[in-house]
Amino acid sequence: MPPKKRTRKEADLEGEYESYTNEQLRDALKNAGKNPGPIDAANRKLYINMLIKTQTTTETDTTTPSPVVLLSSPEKGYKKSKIASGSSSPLMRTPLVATRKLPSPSFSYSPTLTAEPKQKGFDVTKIEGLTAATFTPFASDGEVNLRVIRGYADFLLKQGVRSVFVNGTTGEGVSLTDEERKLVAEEWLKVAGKRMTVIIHVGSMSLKSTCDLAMHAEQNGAAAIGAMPPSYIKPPSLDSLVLYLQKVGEAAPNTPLFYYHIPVLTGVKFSMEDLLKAAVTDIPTLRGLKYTDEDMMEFTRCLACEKGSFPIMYGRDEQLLASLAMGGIAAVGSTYNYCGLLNNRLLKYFKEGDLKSALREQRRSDDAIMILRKYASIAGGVGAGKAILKARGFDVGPPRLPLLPLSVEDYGSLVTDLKSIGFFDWA
Ligand SMILES: CC(=O)N[C@H](C=O)[C@@H](O)[C@H](O)[C@H](O)CO
Ligand SMILES: CC(=O)C(=O)O
Repeated sequence: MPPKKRTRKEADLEGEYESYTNEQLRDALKNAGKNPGPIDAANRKLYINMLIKTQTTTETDTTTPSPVVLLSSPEKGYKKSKIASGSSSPLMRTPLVATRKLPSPSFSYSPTLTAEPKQKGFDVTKIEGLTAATFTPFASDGEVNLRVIRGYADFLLKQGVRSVFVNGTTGEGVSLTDEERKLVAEEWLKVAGKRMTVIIHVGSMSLKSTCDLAMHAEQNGAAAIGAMPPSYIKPPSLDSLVLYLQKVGEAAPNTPLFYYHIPVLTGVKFSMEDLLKAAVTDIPTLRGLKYTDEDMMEFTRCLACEKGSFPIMYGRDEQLLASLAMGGIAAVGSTYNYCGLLNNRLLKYFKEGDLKSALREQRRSDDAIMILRKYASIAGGVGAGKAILKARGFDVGPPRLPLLPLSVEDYGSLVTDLKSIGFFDWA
């Protein structure tokens, strides 16, 4: 569909709001019943759009008493609202909460900002380069081993990796208790706070836990939060996912939220472009995606969405180079824990236009990923990844059940396999 042209009224409003200071914009949004976070140059446009929509929607509501919001269908994904009264002209998408009295949880959050924001000044809207999806260290008794994290941060920094995604898939986030997740998050923020960008993953099976973790991440000054959707009782429609993320955002109104798209694991697959469009009006804190899928067309459309307002972090280390060719500048993954130098060279070669060298590094990375996959069939991807990290020089201990550590013999043959591809020379 071609981009919808602004109506005269919308254009006038846009002109007016553009002259507002960030403070005035915030006040206007509050008067319109919104709950905006801090407004800055990077998100001004999103908030101006939101304000325009509050104005234009109210007007439509009075002339059209019963706007119909169609639910998304699994095949088509998100659909724009249409005016019910016979007119076929599409209505600007109406904010979900204003029109749809869907049941929402009765508990409400009123976060109080207490701690000094450790990550003040880290702007994830401009995030670039590699983000390591960190492993959670466990001691041999199976308990989380926080003491290792400081050295782990140093190990990543030595590879030129300056950003971490904590408690995600690689971090066995869903295998931890909420209490453990908070401790791990706090430790990363403590040891990496001023040196690295810290994104805390807060997705879980329960909205309430997720909101609690989001609030905790905000109070402890995370640069951003990430959230995968619940994957057992899944959101049945994009609308429901939007409402879910809206609630998560309300629990951490001052912290950018990245939606974690990893359909191969969650089984939740809606159009990410539609999610971003819906976010403009309905999820003010949603500021980007962690995109772990192979659909390069969707990836690049998300990058281009809303004139490039949303950073999209690419999450398939197997084809980092392809993501760069399609416009990506940021990536998040498990192999950047131990192939940071290699992938940083890949990024550098690509920037310099040396595609041949960039491809050589990608193929090396993929040789390592083939070994990761081989041992994943024994220990799970995270168990195998922890073993490769150990071979590379940093031991974070075993994974937690149901994942298994490699046996001594298997670990030995892993090291032999890594030697055979030259891993220790180039990783
Ligand atoms: C399932 C999983 O853990 N995916 C990771 C990120 O989302 C990736 O970083 C992979 O580990 C990596 O691409 C290797 O397959
Ligand atoms: C790999 C990744 O991005 C995650 O573990 O969440």
